[in-house]
Amino acid sequence: MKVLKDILYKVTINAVVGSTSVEVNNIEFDSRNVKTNDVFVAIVGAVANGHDYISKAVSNGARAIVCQKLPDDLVDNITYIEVENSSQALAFMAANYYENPSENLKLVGTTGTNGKTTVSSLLYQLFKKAGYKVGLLSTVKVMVNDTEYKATHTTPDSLTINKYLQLMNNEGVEFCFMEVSSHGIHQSRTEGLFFTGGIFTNLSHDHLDYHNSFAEYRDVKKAFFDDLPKTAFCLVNTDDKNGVIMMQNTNAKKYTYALKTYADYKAQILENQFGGLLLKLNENEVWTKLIGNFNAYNLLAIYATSELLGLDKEESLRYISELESVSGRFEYFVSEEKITAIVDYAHTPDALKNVLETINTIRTKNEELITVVGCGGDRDAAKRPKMGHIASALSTKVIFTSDNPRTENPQSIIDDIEAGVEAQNFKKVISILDRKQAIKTACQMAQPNDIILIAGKGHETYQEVNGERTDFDDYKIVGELLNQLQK
Ligand SMILES: CC(=O)N[C@H]1[C@@H](OP(=O)(O)OP(=O)(O)OC[C@H]2O[C@@H](n3ccc(=O)[nH]c3=O)[C@H](O)[C@@H]2O)O[C@H](CO)[C@@H](O)[C@@H]1O[C@H](C)C(=O)N[C@@H](C)C(=O)N[C@H](CCC(=O)O)C(=O)O
Ligand SMILES: Nc1ncnc2c1ncn2[C@@H]1O[C@H](COP(=O)(O)OP(=O)(O)OP(=O)(O)O)[C@@H](O)[C@H]1O
Ligand SMILES: N[C@H](CCC[C@H](N)C(=O)O)C(=O)O
Ligand SMILES: [Mg+2]
Repeated sequence: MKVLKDILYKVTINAVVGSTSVEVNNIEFDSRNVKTNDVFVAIVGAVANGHDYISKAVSNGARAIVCQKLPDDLVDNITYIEVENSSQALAFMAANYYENPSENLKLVGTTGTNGKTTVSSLLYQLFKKAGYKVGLLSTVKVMVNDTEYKATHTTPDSLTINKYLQLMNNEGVEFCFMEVSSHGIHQSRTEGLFFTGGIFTNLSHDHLDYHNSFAEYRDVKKAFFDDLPKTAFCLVNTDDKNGVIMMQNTNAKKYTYALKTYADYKAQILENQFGGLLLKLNENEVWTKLIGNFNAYNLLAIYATSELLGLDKEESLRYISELESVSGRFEYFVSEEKITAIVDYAHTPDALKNVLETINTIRTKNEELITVVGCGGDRDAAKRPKMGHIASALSTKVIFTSDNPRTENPQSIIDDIEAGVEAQNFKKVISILDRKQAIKTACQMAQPNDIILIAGKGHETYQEVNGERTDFDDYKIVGELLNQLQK
């Protein structure tokens, strides 16, 4: 039990009805989970409005209600707190409730359109290798040092974040690396957290269904850096023109990284092959198992972060050369038939372009590049024709297929993708609605030395149709269809 006023610390309160000295049990933002003596926070959401469920929360036993507008009918013995912004209030309350766990470890957030999972997961790996206890909050999984939990979001809600951070405190975790999504920033999921550092990877087209414009999407990302404390570091990729914008109003100490422009941390690609990358990071050469230009950026960000967090330079370089690729990010094997199968989470135009360009720089002309790709339903539809154009222009053959259609008609998603294919590329393209069938067809088409890229789902182990998830794992399926020889 906690005293209500203690967990309201830092919350901007407009009005109070009832006592704030009452004891409350848990904080809940979904009326369906409210139990006796809980405090219910009513949030105006994208689909529903939590204010419509205040009476339901009270009948389920809520002792206190936090809301942006007091209800007309107030119930005796219930404390009502009217706040400026419920999502923000929830975030501060969550931090207070779990005793500000972000202050007891070094928390580093990574934001950007692509590379958040890669950077956060590689930092987790690197600091583990350096002998620290480490935490990770990512799209793929949550790690409390060695204990794994299932991830539901890229950036979980503020209660869940603080709950995991407290678990990390209990385990003696010293560093935590987390992904900070634009939805997360916009919904105040990361508010009230004490960050030691923030990293910006890049910005390109995504989520323009949720954010009204690219400028709004960019400014939401920027807000994360605006809110960093002056004790923190802010590390941005200045090869991306939005990098400078991210730093404009931050109080944090600014550091830059880049391959093409002048920066505090620089990298040069010396070799780029299927076997890995040979990089020059500042003045040091390092060989890594990771593949592709974009990973040069990710590795440079990791190198810079490890230095900013005080790791020994020589030690970091040694660990960087040992890092393993992240699940579903350019994961590949070569089959007995000498066909290379790559599974990658590229689900944005920019990511797809990067991964295809990387493959094209390391493949020879007489090998086919067969791409299997789709786009998610109930997500930004404007990226579909762009991905259709990129896939067909940069591959020798393309099979468009389904990727989590959710509540949309799978065929109309494919029609949207096909609309971006230019006339000269028509002959390269076929569409197969069933993703397994599409992968099977790619395997049948492939000759020795050809490359198959299966893009969009990466580590995901399901296909979501109409709210129902059935088992589906690109890597497993292609592994069963081809005779996997080596990884
Ligand atoms: C669009 C979106 O981001 N929605 C998130 C949001 O839900 P919402 O505001 O839409 O909720 P809502 O359904 O409108 O309900 C409003 C409020 O009424 C409450 N309610 C509702 C019904 C009821 O009976 N009683 C009740 O109290 C709800 O609990 C909620 O508090 O807040 C919820 C709690 O934090 C999230 O779980 C939910 O994520 C949904 C499931 C989702 O799919 N989000 C994706 C798009 C997302 O967040 N993705 C990003 C990654 C994007 C990237 O790749 O960069 C992520 O960080 O995961
Ligand atoms: N630094 C980068 N720049 C551009 N593309 C990248 C970069 N890093 C990874 N990618 C591409 O983007 C895909 C997604 O990478 P990753 O999962 O690390 O991004 P993310 O930002 O976590 O995505 P999400 O928004 O879904 O959480 C990868 O599979 C790869 O194709
Ligand atoms: N974090 C992204 C993941 C997209 C992955 C893709 N497989 C899809 O389902 O659209 C999103 O929720 O938009
Ligand atoms: Mg991610």
